[in-house]
Amino acid sequence: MIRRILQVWPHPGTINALAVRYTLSGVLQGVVLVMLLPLLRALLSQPIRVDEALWWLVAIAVVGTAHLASVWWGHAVGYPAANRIMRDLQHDLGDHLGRLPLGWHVNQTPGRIARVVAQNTPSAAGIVSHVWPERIAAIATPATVALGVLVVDWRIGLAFLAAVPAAVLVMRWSAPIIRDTQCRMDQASEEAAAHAIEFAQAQPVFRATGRAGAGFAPMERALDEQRQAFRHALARHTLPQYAYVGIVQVGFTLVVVTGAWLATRGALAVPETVAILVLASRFIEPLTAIASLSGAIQVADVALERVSTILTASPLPEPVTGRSPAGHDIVLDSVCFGYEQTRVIDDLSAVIPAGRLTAIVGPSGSGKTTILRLIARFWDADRGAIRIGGADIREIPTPELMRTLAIVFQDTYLFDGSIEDNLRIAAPGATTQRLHRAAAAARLDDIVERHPDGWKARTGEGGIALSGGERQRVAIARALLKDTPIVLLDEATAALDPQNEAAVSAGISALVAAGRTVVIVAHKITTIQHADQILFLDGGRLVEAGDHDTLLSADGRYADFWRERHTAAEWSIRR
Ligand SMILES: Nc1ncnc2c1ncn2[C@@H]1O[C@H](COP(=O)(O)OP(=O)(O)OP(=O)(O)O)[C@@H](O)[C@H]1O
Repeated sequence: MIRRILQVWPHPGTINALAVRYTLSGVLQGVVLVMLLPLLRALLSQPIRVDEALWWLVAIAVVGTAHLASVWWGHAVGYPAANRIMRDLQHDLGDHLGRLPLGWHVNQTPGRIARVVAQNTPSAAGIVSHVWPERIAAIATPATVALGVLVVDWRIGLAFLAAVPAAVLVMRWSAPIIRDTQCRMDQASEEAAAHAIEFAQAQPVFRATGRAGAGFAPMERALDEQRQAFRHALARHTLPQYAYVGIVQVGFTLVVVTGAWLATRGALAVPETVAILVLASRFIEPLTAIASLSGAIQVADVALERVSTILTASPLPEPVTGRSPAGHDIVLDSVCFGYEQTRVIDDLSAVIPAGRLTAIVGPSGSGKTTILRLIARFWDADRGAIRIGGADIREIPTPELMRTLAIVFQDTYLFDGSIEDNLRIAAPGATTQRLHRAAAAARLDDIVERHPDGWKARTGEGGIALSGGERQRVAIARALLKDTPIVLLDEATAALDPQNEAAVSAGISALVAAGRTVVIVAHKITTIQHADQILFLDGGRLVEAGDHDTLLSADGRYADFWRERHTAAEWSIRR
């Protein structure tokens, strides 16, 4: 466990300091307990040996004070260390999440990262601030007591130690059980949280389909699994818990019986016997604490493992000596890619000329969005290469690649801030004039003018306060403001009202007019028709390429697709 902490938080000096301070604290507490022996012997002797008792009382007070001081000394390292660990891990996670490929983020369930950052990092900090050091102290105290008693009477000392091997065995047996059940409970909680979020987000769909009260099977299954995981954990923990408590009780009984047996045989004086029995009852406390602290360590270790899984996830390899693109054309050269085993892009080659609008079209699931993601290096292609201005994107340092590209996806994310904040994120230092120009080109100024708060109008978390088309207009304005030579755009599929559709089209035209290389996964016939080049994909393969007129006259797959779209666009509702 400590190895894992050091892996994610490499400060062995602090960890060693904690170990030393808490061992000292545990030993001092043990010494106080052992000193009860001579004190009780002096108090229970006939006549009472007052001077000796006083002497031991003073000694106990001195060592007790030293113990208190050592506890404070331990906290003085542990508490600030916990704060530092939490801060460092959260910063490291933030930095690392920013370096991980975007493709890694695509496959995360909602809530997982939030859980790791907000819940698992405090658990990891808690291990260092108290759980692990307190276990060290809880081991050091009974070890010191057992050693002290061994000096007084080796037979009772052995009785004290008799239960230790069995207790260690039970702890070793229970550790993987606690880990496994904790992992299952964590997994189940994560699933339940993800489905609860999905359930909340899908409310409009449920209501629209008249299923508001009908429940949501995936969430019910996830909640059921969570309850089962909880019951399973309780059931599996019960036996080791009873076994441990039983062993501690047997150990205590053994000490009592040995003391009584020695006393009846005259081998141990009554004051010593009483003192040892008092000691035995205090000896049990830390032994019981060790079990619960060890369980807490296993639970926290699972949290630490989750933090470590993110921190050790590999970013995509960065080039040793980077190359800069010598232009802004994009070449896809025999690209193959699959998300898992299934191949989604199959030996695809195409040239996307600089400063032009290229539309990628094709049936649903044909790999259009995947192509955009591969150009933005969400993942690396399994085979083949993608080149921008002659440079393989794997040779372009990521910050430079990100300066070259702007990405506008269908599910545009807006922060819970003002429209202005959401634009400025693309170019924090942009002048107001530039900001307004970008907004005007994307027809965002309409929205700003309409809203009583203007630029300060809040977008809501995820852009909830804006319509889908309005969100895309913000995203296009962002891309214009970012001023990158290449723009990748996944056109909104949801029906846009004519005003929004016209505005989005105007934004795309503004991008092309500004000389950007625009690659768009296009769904609207107006966008497709005006593209300089159309790439028609099916099953991850490039089936046809050319401009609209050429492809129409070829009367192939694209022509069929176009006719279908055209017919669909002309559909009207008749009474
Ligand atoms: N993150 C992912 N993990 C696993 N499979 C994925 C992932 N994203 C997409 N896929 C699969 O890859 C295939 C291509 O998906 P992609 O989104 O590129 O298609 P598309 O042509 O853009 O579809 P659409 O027009 O419906 O948006 C689909 O079969 C899809 O199910």
